[in-house]
Amino acid sequence: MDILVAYATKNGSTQQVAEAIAAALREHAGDTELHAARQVRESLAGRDLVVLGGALYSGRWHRDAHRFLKQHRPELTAGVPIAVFGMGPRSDDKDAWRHARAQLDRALAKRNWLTPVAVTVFGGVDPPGRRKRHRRDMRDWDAIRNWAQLVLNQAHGRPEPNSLQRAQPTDG
Ligand SMILES: Cc1cc2nc3c(=O)[nH]c(=O)nc-3n(C[C@H](O)[C@H](O)[C@H](O)COP(=O)(O)O)c2cc1C
Repeated sequence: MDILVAYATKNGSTQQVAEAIAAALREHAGDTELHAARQVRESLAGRDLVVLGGALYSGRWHRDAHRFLKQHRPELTAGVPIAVFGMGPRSDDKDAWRHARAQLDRALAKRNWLTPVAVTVFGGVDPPGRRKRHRRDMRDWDAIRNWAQLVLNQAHGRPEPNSLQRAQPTDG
């Protein structure tokens, strides 16, 4: 397969998640490129799958993720499958996760032409300023790798129970 994983990050944690997803996709499906979203200038036409991840800051999805969708709307509406993720709550608090999901859904609702094969939120990481031992890191690497597998299944047209065909207002 010809897969692109693109990420929009400020402090690097989203890039690391994108790297893990790209590695899992490479292992299971072959050719997978990884790039910062803002560096992807060429058309997505011919790609078998695109994964786009972006950090959430102050209720908004990273602007490079928005720009990516805007720039590549023609190929994405022409049928290149895309899966989307956001980052990320930094606690176990259910409300934080619900809010993050609502923030991502709001961002995607602006692109009502978009029909992702999967949408999710991963836990985030405190910015680097904090002293290392106090830095929270809510990334669940097994969940991240499992999602990569789910995305592949979705792209192959094998729906999973409870998976999302498009952004929902909340996922409860
Ligand atoms: C100032 C600030 C604001 C944030 N706002 C949100 C937010 O609104 N929603 C959310 O889910 N996470 C929020 N986060 C958490 C980030 O999404 C998290 O730190 C993420 O891992 C950052 O990704 P990056 O390292 O790729 O930039 C915020 C973090 C900071 C430092």
